[in-house]
Amino acid sequence: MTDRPFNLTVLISGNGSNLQALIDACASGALPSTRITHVISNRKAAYGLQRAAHASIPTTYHNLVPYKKRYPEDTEKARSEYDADLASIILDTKEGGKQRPDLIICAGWMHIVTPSFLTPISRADIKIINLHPALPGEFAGAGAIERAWKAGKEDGLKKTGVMIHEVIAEVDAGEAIVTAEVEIREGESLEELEGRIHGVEHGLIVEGTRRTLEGLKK
Ligand SMILES: Nc1nc2c(c(=O)[nH]1)N[C@@H](CN(C=O)c1ccc(C(=O)N[C@@H](CCC(=O)O)C(=O)O)cc1)CN2
Ligand SMILES: NCC(=O)N[C@@H]1O[C@H](COP(=O)([O-])[O-])[C@@H](O)[C@H]1O
Repeated sequence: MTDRPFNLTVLISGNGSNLQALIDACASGALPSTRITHVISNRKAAYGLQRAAHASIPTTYHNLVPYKKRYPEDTEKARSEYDADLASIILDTKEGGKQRPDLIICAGWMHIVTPSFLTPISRADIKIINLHPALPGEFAGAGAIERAWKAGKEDGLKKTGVMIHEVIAEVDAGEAIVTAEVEIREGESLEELEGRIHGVEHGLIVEGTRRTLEGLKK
């Protein structure tokens, strides 16, 4: 086993506060001998791209629109081609300085990946993990926090949570690596719940990454 640092590729779609938590963790040593070598967004306006640039991390904006234009009648084909190219972007080390990742982290990556992405990445023996603001088996998919908040208001749900899980074809169904429960407080606003959940996320994404990398060492 070489002593080189672990390389992370982080996929984002928005603000990038979880990406920032990872950037800070690499800098502070909370993630020892680990560096983020590539940040990829599916949205051009994602502030996370600016966070990466500020940290001198190479970035890529991978846009789905040209694929939808190429296959206007075939959404499945468009997504499949997009996903295959996403895998190539991640695995391509020809461009100067690009490193193959040891781990891919979906940190607010709002795109469901298909086997066109999962298969080449699996063949390269690279694990993919995802941050999801819900507990295993609950509120899979987008809008999880709002759905939990509504369940609290309408059905008396007392808790929700956050998990870091392995990414498989079935959305948010991969094995949980680490979870944390978050109380739903009576009468609180959605924004208040979101704020508490985001705070938990920032710690859990670092812990989930640490545990996953620890497993790679053995
Ligand atoms: N195959 C998988 N892909 C992804 C997983 C996964 O477990 N398996 N996790 C997600 C992250 N995610 C929740 O954690 C999630 C993100 C996005 C969506 C979704 O419905 N996306 C829509 C587009 C929504 C939008 O653009 O706003 C879509 O892809 O059509 C569901 C779950 C990452 N991907
Ligand atoms: N299904 C995945 C999902 O909903 N992820 C959500 O995206 C946000 C990204 O925030 P960030 O861009 O500030 O890290 C996170 O808060 C997380 O709850």
